[in-house]
Amino acid sequence: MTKKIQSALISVFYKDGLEPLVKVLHEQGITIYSTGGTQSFIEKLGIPVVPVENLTTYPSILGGRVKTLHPSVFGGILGRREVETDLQEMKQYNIPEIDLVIVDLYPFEETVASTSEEKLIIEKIDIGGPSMIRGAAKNFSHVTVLAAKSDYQILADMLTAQNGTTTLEQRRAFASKAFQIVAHYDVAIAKYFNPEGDLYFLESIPSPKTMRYGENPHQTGIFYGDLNQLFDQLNGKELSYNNLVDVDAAVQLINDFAAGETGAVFAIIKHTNVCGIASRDSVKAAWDAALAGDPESAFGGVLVCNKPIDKATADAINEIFFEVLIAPSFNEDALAVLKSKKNRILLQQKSTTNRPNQYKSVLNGVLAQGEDKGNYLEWKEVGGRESKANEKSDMEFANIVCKHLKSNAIALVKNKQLIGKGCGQTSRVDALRHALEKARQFEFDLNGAVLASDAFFPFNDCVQLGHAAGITAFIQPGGSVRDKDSIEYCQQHQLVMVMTGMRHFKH
Ligand SMILES: NC(=O)c1ncn([C@@H]2O[C@H](COP(=O)(O)O)[C@@H](O)[C@H]2O)c1NC=O
Repeated sequence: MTKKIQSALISVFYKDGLEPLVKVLHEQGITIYSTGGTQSFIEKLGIPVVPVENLTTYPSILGGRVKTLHPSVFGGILGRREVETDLQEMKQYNIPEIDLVIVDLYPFEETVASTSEEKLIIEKIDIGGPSMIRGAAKNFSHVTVLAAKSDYQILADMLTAQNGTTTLEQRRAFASKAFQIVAHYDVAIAKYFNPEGDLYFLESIPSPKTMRYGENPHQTGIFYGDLNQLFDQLNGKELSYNNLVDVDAAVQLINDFAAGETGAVFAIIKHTNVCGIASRDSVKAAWDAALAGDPESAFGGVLVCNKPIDKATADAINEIFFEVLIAPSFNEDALAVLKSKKNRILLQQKSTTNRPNQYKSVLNGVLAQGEDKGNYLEWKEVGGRESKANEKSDMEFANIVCKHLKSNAIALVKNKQLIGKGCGQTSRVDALRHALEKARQFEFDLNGAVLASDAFFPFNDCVQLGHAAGITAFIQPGGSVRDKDSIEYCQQHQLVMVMTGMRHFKH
């Protein structure tokens, strides 16, 4: 049903962007009602406006907490134009019909982000605004509701093109959006009061991005998030679902090196696992060493570095096919080289702030957990001797790498270079066998290498196998009832063993 708009109630916090729409309303001969600040703004444009107080017969009271909350306003919004008794009551109580409601809510989220003063935050919980939006959206059969500034121009164009009318379909679409806006607003308020969300799963992330497909082409995919807050994309196609999953893994890994590592760290990620990583004095040397760790797996990977990419590194990387490269910055001449392939995704990382919680959908619900923060709780040397300086730094390095591999995971490191890894295995010994096989495949000398395990050793089989291959130091969380089997083995064979007290499963 097409409906000619004859009256509008406008109450907006931010007035910018409103002028062109108000002018169109005026041109269409629409009566405009408005609240204090909005009323002054419209008056300054030289457009006639009726103060909402004329309807309520009350001034704005309680510091603005009550200004539109009145039957004359809500009756005009909610009255069913096709219900005879509603019309009679509206006439009896002198309630004019309101055909269009335009509201921009108090900026609650913005206020929470800018202050911790609870009094100020509470005052930015809009009550009248959401009520008017909900009322108008409920009565979409007759009333048009606008709750997003981004829709001002859309409505202005619509009214101009349609001679001041909206269709039922258009009003329903505006109502649908309005309910989502109010829902988002309420989630933000509820999360402020209960950040842990222990009563309900509360998340509302606007601006969904529909992806070409999900993990596979026959699956749908949507990303709810805003990549622009984290990266500047300097080159390449749109990130795919799988790219995003790997970029997340890459960023989490490199963030863990932010505190301890002074050198350049380069990592290559495949299917969320790191297949090559090294720390060196120069970015180019770190890249060479990361790639050498497993040149076969590197193909098509996601690359991440903690330092700016220079030309020498760009020339070297240019040789291989990769999907994404993430770095804090790129030198001009390096960019010129890397941009030679138009699909290559280059991301300049501008923020390391990810969501504090991690979510996973399981069965008919969602699992939520906090970040896996920190790398070890303690550094307890319990082996046959103390670690040497190079063993210690390699163990620290290996422990972080292992944390970012799918369980069961084993990482073998020598001279701050990953030389073998086993991950996603159903047995820890298999993970180690796989790691040793990889190291041998690329002809690494395992003598003096260190081994990190993401979980404790229930038997001494891993230390035995590692020892036989030449490994001299082991780092693991400890905590097995049979810890002593592995400890005794290390003590008997003058091997280093460090217990961290911190397990890092990744399922
Ligand atoms: N309490 C009320 O009756 C009420 N009615 C409208 N508002 C809000 O007041 C703001 C506009 O106020 P003004 O036009 O005075 O600048 C809008 O953000 C609107 O959502 C209200 N404010 C808060 O609840």
